[in-house]
Amino acid sequence: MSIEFIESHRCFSGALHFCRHQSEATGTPMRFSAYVPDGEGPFPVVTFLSGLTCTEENFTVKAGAYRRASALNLVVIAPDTSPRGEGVANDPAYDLGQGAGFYVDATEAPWAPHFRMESYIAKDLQQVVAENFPVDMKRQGITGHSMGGHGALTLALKYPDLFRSVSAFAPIVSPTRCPWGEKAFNAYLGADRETWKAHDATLLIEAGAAKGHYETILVDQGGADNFLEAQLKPELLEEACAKVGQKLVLRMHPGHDHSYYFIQTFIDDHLAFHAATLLAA
Ligand SMILES: N[C@@H](CCC(=O)N[C@@H](CSC=O)C(=O)NCC(=O)O)C(=O)O
Repeated sequence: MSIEFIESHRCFSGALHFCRHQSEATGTPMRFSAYVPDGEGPFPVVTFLSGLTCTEENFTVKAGAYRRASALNLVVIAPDTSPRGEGVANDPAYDLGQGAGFYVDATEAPWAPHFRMESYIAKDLQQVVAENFPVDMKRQGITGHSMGGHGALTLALKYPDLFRSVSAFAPIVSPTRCPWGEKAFNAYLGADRETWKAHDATLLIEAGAAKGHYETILVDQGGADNFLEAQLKPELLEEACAKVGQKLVLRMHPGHDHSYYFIQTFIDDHLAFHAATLLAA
């Protein structure tokens, strides 16, 4: 799969690349950023899935992840959150359409032709990263924020053959039970709520997905997050994990909001958490 390097920047002991490639899954060009430490590798990979309104740039410039990624010898990939372009469906609202792909493969018009973010992350991005960077694809972790936290949890649960570690920042833990998720799933997957269940982390855990595969799931959540009660509901994840004996470390941080200031406060812990699993024999 061919790739275009749009920009590259020296960063700590490594380089940050902004890349574009054609995706079979979305039928569009897709962008992502890749932080690559110096050296031959092969390095473990941590993928960060961003939230509503984000591109591949928000995490890259705001999270402050690369000093620790360099020290831990981790490649860090941050993809865009949806297909984009003039021929791609969109919606004026910030929580639907371009910038709001929700990491599912849409089945409904007008979204189905391009909004295939689950296949993009689980197939095309895998291939383009494997072919173009010094990576060990058998050592991958996944994390994300808010809508991207939902993406990280659900894709980790659905693709345990790809990922060894999973964490999240302020994730939407049960999109079938919050306004953001209900709106997006209704649009992308249709009105039949049965089809939604395969994309809800709490329901996947309760159904036994990836049971025993992830020793611990790490979740950080700000206590002063505006979206906590209505959209994020970490207590539902706690209940689901307790039901099936999945170890969850849910850290509540009083005073922290939903912003990238929260993410940059705890990103080092998440990278260390992933490295501990990915660098183990
Ligand atoms: N109304 C806001 C909502 C957008 C927002 O807060 N986006 C978050 C993710 S929310 C869940 O997925 C975000 O990461 N924003 C980008 C950033 O750089 O902070 C709005 O329209 O801005």
